[in-house]
Amino acid sequence: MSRQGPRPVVVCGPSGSGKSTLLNRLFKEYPNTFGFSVSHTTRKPRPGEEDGVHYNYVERDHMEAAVANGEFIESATFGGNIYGTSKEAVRKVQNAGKVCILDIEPQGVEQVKKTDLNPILIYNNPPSIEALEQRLRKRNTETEESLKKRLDAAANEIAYGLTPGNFHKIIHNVDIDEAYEQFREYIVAELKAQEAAGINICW
Ligand SMILES: Nc1ncnc2c1ncn2[C@@H]1O[C@H](COP(=O)(O)OP(=O)(O)OP(=O)(O)O)[C@@H](O)[C@H]1O
Repeated sequence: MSRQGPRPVVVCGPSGSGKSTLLNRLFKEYPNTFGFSVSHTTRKPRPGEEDGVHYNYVERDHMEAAVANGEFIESATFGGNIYGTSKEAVRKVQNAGKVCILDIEPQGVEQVKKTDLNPILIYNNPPSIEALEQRLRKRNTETEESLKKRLDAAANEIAYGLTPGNFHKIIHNVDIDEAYEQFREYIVAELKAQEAAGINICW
């Protein structure tokens, strides 16, 4: 039991719901506790990028075979290159004694549920689609096209997130300070329970 690493934490929610904001606060408050897995990609490394650090760089044939073999939690194609999160990459973070954070979409959540990673599943719920639009416009990171794509996807993501049984915890992210308090409290209580069961947590 004591050799087993901490359970990964899945954070899911539509674009603009505030996932990164919550996670950044959490990492700032607990700089030693959490980690991200290293993704795989078929794109070539850019100057300064290191294999196994920024990404695991792999050949397309290899990646396609691994995805077909069920080794990935999620994978997607952007600009002609495949990107994905492997189960092995998550285990590596776990073996290093860190809580692996997975910021993934509903499809990935369904995939991760089928693995033996036994994650803690948190859904970050926005007040409304209108609020998402306001936040994303204010963030100033999207084109009209990418904004529309994100908002179009949001209704399904919200329906999935609010379906009873899909998540262990729903955070109603209206006021960011209150949302963060709920988020932090829930995760810390979960980690304390694991610690009581003999799993080492790096506080
Ligand atoms: N509760 C909140 N109230 C108002 N604004 C918020 C709240 N939470 C986050 N924001 C703001 O909304 C914008 C979107 O938040 P954030 O980038 O954290 O979302 P995200 O879910 O990580 O989105 P993406 O999936 O696109 O990365 C940011 O500019 C952030 O400052």
